[in-house]
Amino acid sequence: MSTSPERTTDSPPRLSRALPGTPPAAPVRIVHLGLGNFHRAHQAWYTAHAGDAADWGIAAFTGRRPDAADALAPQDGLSTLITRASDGDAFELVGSLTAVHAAADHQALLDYLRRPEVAVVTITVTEQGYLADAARQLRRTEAVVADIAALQGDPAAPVTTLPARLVGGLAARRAAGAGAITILSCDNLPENGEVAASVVTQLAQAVDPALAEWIAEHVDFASSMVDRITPTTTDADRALVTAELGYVDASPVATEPFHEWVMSGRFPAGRPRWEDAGARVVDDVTPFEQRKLWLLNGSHSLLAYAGSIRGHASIDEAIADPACREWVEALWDEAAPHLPLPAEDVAAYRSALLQRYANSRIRHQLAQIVADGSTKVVVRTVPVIRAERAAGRVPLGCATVVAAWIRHLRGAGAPLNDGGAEPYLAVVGDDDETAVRAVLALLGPADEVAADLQSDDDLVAAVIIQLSAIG
Ligand SMILES: NC(=O)c1ccc[n+]([C@@H]2O[C@H](COP(=O)([O-])OP(=O)(O)OC[C@H]3O[C@@H](n4cnc5c(N)ncnc54)[C@H](O)[C@@H]3O)[C@@H](O)[C@H]2O)c1
Ligand SMILES: O=P(O)(O)OC[C@@H](O)[C@@H](O)[C@H](O)[C@H](O)CO
Repeated sequence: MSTSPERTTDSPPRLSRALPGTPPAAPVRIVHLGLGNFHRAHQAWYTAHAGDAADWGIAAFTGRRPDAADALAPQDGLSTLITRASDGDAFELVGSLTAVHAAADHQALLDYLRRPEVAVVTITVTEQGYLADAARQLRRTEAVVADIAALQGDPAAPVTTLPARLVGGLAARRAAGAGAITILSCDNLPENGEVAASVVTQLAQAVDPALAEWIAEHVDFASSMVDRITPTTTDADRALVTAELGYVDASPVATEPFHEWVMSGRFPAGRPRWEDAGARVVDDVTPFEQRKLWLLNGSHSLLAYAGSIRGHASIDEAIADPACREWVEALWDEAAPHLPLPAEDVAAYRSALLQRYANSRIRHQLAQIVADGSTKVVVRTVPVIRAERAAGRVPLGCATVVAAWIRHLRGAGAPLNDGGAEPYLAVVGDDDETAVRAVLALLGPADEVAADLQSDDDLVAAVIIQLSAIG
C-alpha cells in the first residue's frame, strides 16, 4: 500500500489521522513496551497486515525516555515505513498504533492491562532492559530494589524497570479480574519468553507470593524470533518522506524488505492473524532463534567491532572488505553444524544474509550495532565456541569476535556504548594474555556441564593472534 495524501497548502501538513487516506484507529487490544524503530517496522507492520487488523490497535509505551512518544503523539501514532530495497524505496503508512505513551505514564499502562480485551503485551526494550544475568536471575540493581519496595507499598505505584512495570500491570489485571494474557518478547535474546518469565516471576515473588502464583496460572510467556534490519532514522529519511508524500513525518522508519517472525505461545486471550503477513507459530522457536542469533546477530557483532576498527562505518562497507567477509564466513562455518536445521536451509539463509548485508541503501551504522556487547557477545558467540571446542576445533571466527570486542573495549573503532561494560573494562587494560583470559572468564565461567573458557589455552592463543590480525 502506498499512501499519498493530497497537498492542500504550500507548507506541508503534519502527518495525522485528519489527513485524507489515513487508516482509522483500531481498538486497543495489544500493549507494547519499547516504542522504537524496530517495533514499528516489525510487530506494528505485521499487525497492520493481519486480516483482522481493524480489531487490533496497539497502545505503545517507550522503554525509558519519552522522545518517541513525543514525536508520534501529535501524529496520532502514525508513521511512514520506508521499505528500502537495493533498487529503490516503497512508502507505506503504518496505522496500527492507536495510542502512544511515555514510559512514565504508568497509570495508563495499568488502565490498559485492566481491560479483558487487551490480550497481548509485546516487548522490544533491548537485551539489557530485562535485567537478567547469564543464569536468568533478576539483577538486584538499585532501580530494581527501589521498584520492589514501591510495589510492596502500593501495587499501583509508579515504577521504572521492565520487570516491575509488567508486575505492576499484572497486579492491576489480577485485581480487575481481567483474566489470562500473553507476554510476547520480541528482543534478540535466546529463549526470550523464558527470560521474561524468570525476571517477572522473581520480582512478583519479592512483592507478593500470591501474585506470583496468579501469574503462573494466568500469564502465557511466549517466545519469538524476530528479524528485520531497521537502522535509526536520519534527517534524510524525514526529508524524503516530505518530498515524496507531501506531509511532515517527525519519525519515519526505514527498513529492509526482508522480514521474519517465528513465535511460540498459547495466546489464551487471542491474537491478531499475524500469519496473514507471514508470521509462523511453531511448537519450538529455539532452532530459529539459534539460526538468527548465531548467524545474523553474531556476524553483525563481528562486523561492528572488527569493521569499525578497520575504518568502516556501515554493514555494507564492512562486508565488502575481504578480510571481514572471510571472518564472517568462518563464523558461519563454525555455527552451521550445530544448528538443528536442514543444511540446505542454513545455506540458503547464509546466502540471503550476504545479499541483505550488501544492500548499500540501508547503511546500517556499525556505531549502532556495537552497543551493549557485554550482553550480546555472550549469547551470540559463547554457545558456538563451546560446541566447536567440544568437537575438538578452535573456532577462528568466534575468536575474532572476542578479539575485536576486546579491541573495542580498549577504545578502538566505534565509540563504546555499553551500560554493562564495567567488569570487562576493569580487565582489558592488562597485557594481552591476562586480558584475554579474564574476558573469557567473565564470558564463559565453568558450570555443571562446561569447563571455564579462560583455561582453554588453544582458544586463548587464537584470540591473542586475532587481536593483531584485525588490523
Ligand atoms: N533494529 C533492529 O534491526 C532490530 C531487529 C530485531 C530485533 N530488534 C530488537 O529490538 C530492540 C530495540 O531495537 P530498536 O531498533 O527499536 O531500538 P530503538 O533504540 O529505536 O528503541 C529501543 C527501545 O528500547 C527502550 N530501551 C532501551 N534500553 C532500555 C532499557 N535498558 N530498559 C528499558 N527500555 C530500554 C528505549 O526506550 C526504546 O523504547 C533491540 O535491542 C533488539 O532486541 C531490533
Ligand atoms: O538490535 P540489537 O542491538 O540486539 O543488535 C543489533 C543488530 O544486530 C540487530 O538490530 C539486527 O539488525 C537485527 O536483529 C536484524 O533483525
